[in-house]
Amino acid sequence: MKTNELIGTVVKTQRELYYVQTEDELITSKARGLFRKSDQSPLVGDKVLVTVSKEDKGGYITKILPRKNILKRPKVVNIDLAFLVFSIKHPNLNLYLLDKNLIINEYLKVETSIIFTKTDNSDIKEIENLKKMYEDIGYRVFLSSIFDDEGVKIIKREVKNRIVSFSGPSGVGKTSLISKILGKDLEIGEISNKTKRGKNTTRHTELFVTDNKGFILDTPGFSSINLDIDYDFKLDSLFREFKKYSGQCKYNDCLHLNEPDCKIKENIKNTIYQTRYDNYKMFLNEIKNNRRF
Ligand SMILES: Nc1nc2c(ncn2[C@@H]2O[C@H](COP(=O)(O)OP(=O)(O)OP(=O)(O)O)[C@@H](O)[C@H]2O)c(=O)[nH]1
Ligand SMILES: [Zn+2]
Repeated sequence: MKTNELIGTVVKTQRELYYVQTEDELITSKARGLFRKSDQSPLVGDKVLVTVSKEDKGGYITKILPRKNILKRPKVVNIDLAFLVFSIKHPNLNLYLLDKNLIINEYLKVETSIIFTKTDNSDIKEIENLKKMYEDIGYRVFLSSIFDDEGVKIIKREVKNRIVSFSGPSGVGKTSLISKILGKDLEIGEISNKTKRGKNTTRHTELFVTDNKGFILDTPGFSSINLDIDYDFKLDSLFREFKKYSGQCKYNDCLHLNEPDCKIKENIKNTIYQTRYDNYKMFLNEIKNNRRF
């Protein structure tokens, strides 16, 4: 039997089957016995070596290449860029959720950018202020609207040759934007991974392949998210704009709450935005309350 070894990306898993996208084709593959233990089995996003039988076109995954990162919900690996997608109106912008997701991705060391959607129905001044705010903090910010092909094109460039996730609250326009990037309407069947919370349907995680060799992960909209960060972890290190004051407060272990001579508090409204500081305090409280004894 003639075989051929190729490298590819797992775009979908279904029971014992793995769909591997190689340079030229999608190969339906099985995994060798050595991956049988579930923590070692291939996951969506995995870069794998696949041996293809010339006869039946089926593949066998023989090796999983080292992973760059592992995300829990949905369980995917090797995310090169995470887009946090938020609208300003319909639904209204929730900076608490945006900041929380930014902080979690800093913790997981996942490169993250922001997309503000539905720019057609929002005040331009408000959009510009928000864009400036997050750019000042150190994030790249993209704007999009289903009526703005140029915005979609710029976002599509970011997807090229990378695995990119789109996540954000329900209804902000993730699927609409992804459809634009893919140049096709995503049918309900194709977005079965977007199972609404609380429903009992199986959730499929799937990467969509773009024509510029990128992979897109559409994720179910969220309304809340748990801050799974150790109590001992220095939360302030996850706030990019706080970092430049690192070690400058009077006390080394300053939590930037009521301590005297705190550089963070001194710089609120100067280089530290009030909403970011307020969210910092909320997150600090949440981490304390999550503490396991
Ligand atoms: N005005 C305006 N409406 C939009 C835009 N993008 C999406 N919408 C509308 O917003 C609604 C939600 O869009 P979806 O693309 O389904 O949003 P989603 O983020 O995928 O939502 P979930 O699947 O619940 O996570 C739909 O009615 C869209 O037509 C936009 O750029 N401008
Ligand atoms: Zn301080």
